[in-house]
Amino acid sequence: MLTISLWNSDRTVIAHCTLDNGGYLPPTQGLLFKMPTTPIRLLLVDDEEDYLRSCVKYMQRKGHQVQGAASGAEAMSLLEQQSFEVAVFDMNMPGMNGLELMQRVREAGLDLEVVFLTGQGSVETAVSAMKLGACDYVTKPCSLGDLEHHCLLARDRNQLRKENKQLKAIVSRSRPAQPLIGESPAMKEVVRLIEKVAPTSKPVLIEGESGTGKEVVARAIQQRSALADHPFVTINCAALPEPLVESELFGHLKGAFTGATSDKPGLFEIADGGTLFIDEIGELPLGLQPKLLRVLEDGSLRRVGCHRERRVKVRLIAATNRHLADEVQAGRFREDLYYRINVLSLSLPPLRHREGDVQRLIQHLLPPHWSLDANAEAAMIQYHWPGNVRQLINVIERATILADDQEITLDDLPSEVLAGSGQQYGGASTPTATPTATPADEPPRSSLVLGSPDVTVDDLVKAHVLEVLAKQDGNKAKTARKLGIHRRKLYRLLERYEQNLSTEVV
Ligand SMILES: Nc1ncnc2c1ncn2[C@@H]1O[C@H](COP(=O)(O)OP(=O)(O)OP(=O)(O)O)[C@@H](O)[C@H]1O
Repeated sequence: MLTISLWNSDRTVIAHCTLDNGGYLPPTQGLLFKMPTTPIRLLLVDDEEDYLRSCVKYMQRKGHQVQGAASGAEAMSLLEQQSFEVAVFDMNMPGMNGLELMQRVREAGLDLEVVFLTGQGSVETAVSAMKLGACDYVTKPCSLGDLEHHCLLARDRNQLRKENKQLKAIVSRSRPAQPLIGESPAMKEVVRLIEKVAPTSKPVLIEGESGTGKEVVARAIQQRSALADHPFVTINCAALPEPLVESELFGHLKGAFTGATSDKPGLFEIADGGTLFIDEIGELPLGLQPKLLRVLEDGSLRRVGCHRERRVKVRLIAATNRHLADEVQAGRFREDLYYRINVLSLSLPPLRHREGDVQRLIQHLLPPHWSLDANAEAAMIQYHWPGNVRQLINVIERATILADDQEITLDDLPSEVLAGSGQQYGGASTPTATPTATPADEPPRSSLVLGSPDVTVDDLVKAHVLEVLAKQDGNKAKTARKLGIHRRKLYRLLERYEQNLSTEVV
């Protein structure tokens, strides 16, 4: 039998082809190359050197990434430095035998599957190994093909365990994906860029003020990428105390610091094979930036307190509401990291620059059968929304709690929106609105000059309500009817004015 393999420069097999008839290729027959299964990161441990050498050679020919160790001590030193998916331990070795080695692996909390090689009639020792956490055993002598089959099963199990861990972590941190609402020219440009950057696996940097939807855009990129079915994991650097950021991103070993009661994988490991979204990357401590650079450059990382290097493949999407170029200038952000994460960049416009999108978002956010009266809508359109979409969501939520009859009016909007909108209540052209009468218990009110920057819409509403109340001789039912609002709303307004009065007096 003759096997012909095509090798990659990193010594992995791209494809192989086997000729059963002693290597003779009839002139009419072509070579049929088969692609190997995904390579296993494999460690073989056996003190019988000839057997170990032939196993390593065979597995390499099959395209796996193999390391061999002739003793338990050599195996432990490899396990501390590199990450493997599967290890094969010979049971009988001088010095540290297979069971002792398994015990050490367990104590070190290594995340790999172990297959045992046992001699004939030593099933009991195999059972002890399984009790210690080994996943399978193979009785010697066995064919190398058979050993590879057991290793492939073990690798599948390792991947399932890893996926299970990832899913648990993702489910516990996930938020449902949000549609990206907006048809303004500025948002159409954003959508065009999302479509462009999504299919590559390059890092993306999203810049924009707080609340503009950077996370929504990051998810939209992931959903349109080849990694849509893989993990999407998020972390906000600003939301975590500085010492925790490292352990969240890179994981830690039990005992690495006070409070590290068990081994914990970092978010890079959880996102392995998928996308990691780092929000507020500008807040990443300077001391951690080289570690992030390293994982972006070659996929390698070490958990806090651990010497062993692990490998991950993660697409990074980062977001910032700071101007990162300025942070680089100020020496707060490493230039090399900035260029690494800024391969593709996307700038999200603030809501005030998205023509027509406030109305679209309002329509999207209003609960079914709710409406917004014209004055309230005008105020919301004119407002400059410093907190962007997040603030708009909060204002609508608050208004739906305060409003009556499923209609949001000016009364239900917070004073900053009324003040900042510059809305002129009632649209009167008279320059002043001077209340003609006040209820007996009200202190005299000053005249309000329409258009004056000192007068808020709230002030005008208050003056008008109190004036109508006075004209109706304090009769609240009549006043509510005249004002065209529900009586409960009038009570709430009056309560609010009273509160304002008492705080003003204090
Ligand atoms: N275009 C949009 N369409 C629908 N919802 C949006 C849109 N943009 C933002 N949102 C919503 O606004 C809220 C804030 O969005 P997000 O968290 O993505 O903002 P951000 O820019 O990442 O904010 P921060 O910088 O504070 O982290 C979320 O509830 C999000 O669903």
